[in-house]
Amino acid sequence: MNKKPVHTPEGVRDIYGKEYAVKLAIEEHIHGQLNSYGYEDIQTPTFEFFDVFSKDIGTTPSRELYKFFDKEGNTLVLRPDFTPSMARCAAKYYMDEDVPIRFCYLGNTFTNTSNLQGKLKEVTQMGAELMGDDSVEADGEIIALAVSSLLAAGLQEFQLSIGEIEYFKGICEEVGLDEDTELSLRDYISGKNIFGAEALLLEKGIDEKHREMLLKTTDFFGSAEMLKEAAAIVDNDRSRSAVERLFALYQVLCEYGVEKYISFDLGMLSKYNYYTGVIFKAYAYGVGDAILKGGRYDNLLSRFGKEAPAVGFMVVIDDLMQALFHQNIQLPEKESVRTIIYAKDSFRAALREAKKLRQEGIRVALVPEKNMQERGE
Ligand SMILES: N[C@@H](Cc1c[nH]c[nH+]1)C(=O)O
Repeated sequence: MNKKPVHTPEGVRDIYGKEYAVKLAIEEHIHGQLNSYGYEDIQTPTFEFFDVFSKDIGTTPSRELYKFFDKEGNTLVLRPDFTPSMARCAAKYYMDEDVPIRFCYLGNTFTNTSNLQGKLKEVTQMGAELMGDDSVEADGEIIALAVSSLLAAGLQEFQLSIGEIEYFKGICEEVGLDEDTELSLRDYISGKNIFGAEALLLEKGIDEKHREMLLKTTDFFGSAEMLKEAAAIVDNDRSRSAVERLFALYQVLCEYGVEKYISFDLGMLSKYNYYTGVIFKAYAYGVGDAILKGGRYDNLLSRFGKEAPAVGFMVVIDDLMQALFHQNIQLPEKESVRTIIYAKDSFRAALREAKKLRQEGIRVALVPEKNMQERGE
């Protein structure tokens, strides 16, 4: 006999009962923060045309996209990442807007990773994007909001690490690396694979001074003090102004009073190619991957026809839940559901009682007596 189809495919899961209640509570807390900073809710479709997530957009690689066709023969993609959709949406509906716009969103993203990686293929993300503001204060607002979102969810121990993609790019330019080598080097460095990075540079015939300069980027992590050292080893304006920007950002973050959660990491790079400036990731004890990611992407909107700088972040709610769980943090749960048991002839009275309690905000479920007897209660 065939087994009944109760299982889900690898990498997706059911969320129910108490766990789902906690998930909803976390979303509510973070959403409260995003709203309090003036971010407006926006909803985009779960699938879009392939072009929104194609290679030159710089998001998830094509092999990790869930692709399918509609009846007209268009290639569609389940969104792997909200940022390109937000950029598309801003370009479409806010084309003539010059004042900054603030969006926030909640939804699931899908990446077709290999089963061996043991990662979830569908996760829930909540995020915020600030578009039309290229200032360091905008970077600061987004990062401060990221910190306060994690705090609002109840997380206490976490670190938000900040990098600047231009620092690395400046050095690559100074050294004269071609684009392909730069991309491979980025992979090695972001994976902290120093041996791999060194082998690549040797193979490309990069001299010792420049090899050291490139590999040294991985040593630059820690407090704001370390930034001075990072500025001292480079000889190009691009990298130097990246460090200056980080200094200025640190001042803004001190104004927000969130500096205790902040550290810097100039070896931090992203697998997404659309970032153009500051990038950041938050890590918490109990979860290997970053629970929150973000950064500045000043050229992405122009791909959709609107010239506008932008910066944003998103939290992976599923990973945040895991961190809260490992840190033994209890979230306030909603009051449990009250049951009113009724016999056939007392249904009217039971319903009246339930209505009254529900109006008072009490959660009530009506249960027929017959079912209780079946359960032996
Ligand atoms: N979409 C990015 C995070 C982000 C939001 N805004 C800017 N960056 C990610 O999935 O990593």
